[in-house]
Amino acid sequence: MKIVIGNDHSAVELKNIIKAHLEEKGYEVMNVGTDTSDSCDYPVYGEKVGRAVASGEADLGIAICGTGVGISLAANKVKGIRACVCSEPYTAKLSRMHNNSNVLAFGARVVGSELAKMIVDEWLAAEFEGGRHQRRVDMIMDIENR
Ligand SMILES: O=C[C@H](O)[C@H](O)[C@H](O)COP(=O)(O)O
Repeated sequence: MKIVIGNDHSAVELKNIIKAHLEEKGYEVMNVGTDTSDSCDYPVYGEKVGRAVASGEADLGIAICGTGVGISLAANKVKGIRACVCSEPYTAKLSRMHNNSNVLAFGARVVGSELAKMIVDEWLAAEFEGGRHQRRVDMIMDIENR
């Protein structure tokens, strides 16, 4: 499975920790984030993550900024993207099981690296349940066509 990861200047260190964590687990990781602490603009990286997932170049995406909010808002502007900010593992897991999230976002200024790893692990281990949740996800995606 290929995972795209993107970040702004606030999250370079956490991005590298998560990237190494994923590679240790055997995932292929595509880095589209900044690699310097020079101030930059998170919409650029949220869009890059979103486009990589929406095009199928990556299976899933991870987006990290200071809070996870700005970069997730940008990713969600790409058609087909369901990005969610998760600061703990339960929400991350349910965002896959019920909402079929395809981009996980969190904040480097909010969560520590060990919690971030747990969030990522729970998210990746969870599977979409379909059924009544499929109907609701379809309703969300229909909004993009109106
Ligand atoms: O939602 C936005 C993110 O948290 C950004 O990482 C944050 O706004 C960047 O702030 P600053 O430019 O003060 O580092």
